[in-house]
Amino acid sequence: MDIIFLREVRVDTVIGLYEWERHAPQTIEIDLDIGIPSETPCHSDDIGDTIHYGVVVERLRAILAERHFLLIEALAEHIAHVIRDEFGAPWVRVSVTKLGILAGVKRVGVQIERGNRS
Ligand SMILES: Nc1nc2c(c(=O)[nH]1)N=C([C@H](O)[C@@H](O)CO)CN2
Repeated sequence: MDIIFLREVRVDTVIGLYEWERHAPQTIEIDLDIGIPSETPCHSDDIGDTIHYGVVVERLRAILAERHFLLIEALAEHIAHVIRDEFGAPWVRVSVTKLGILAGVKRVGVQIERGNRS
């Protein structure tokens, strides 16, 4: 399977379990590996045959501006659903990372995979 990847996509969003996290956005990082449905774009050189990664990032930013999650797991699941459902990806891996949220821990996060990787 051919994969489009995006690394360290920084987005500001309201996320977290605790009251103090509900008042102001924090910066999170998202990594994506998106399976593309076929090898066609490698031969056709046509953006219409693949998933436009710029559109994916715009969609992510729009989601995170309007939806506020408690858990990074729930956010990752929602992103995976959108990428498969709206962009037609057969498989996706989503990592969500919080930066400097725990004392003595630089980064903490979750990684999920959804769909079939062939
Ligand atoms: N497995 C998880 N553990 C925790 C989460 C989470 O999203 N998933 N979130 C928090 C708090 O929001 C944290 O970021 C602030 O201390 C704690 N544990």
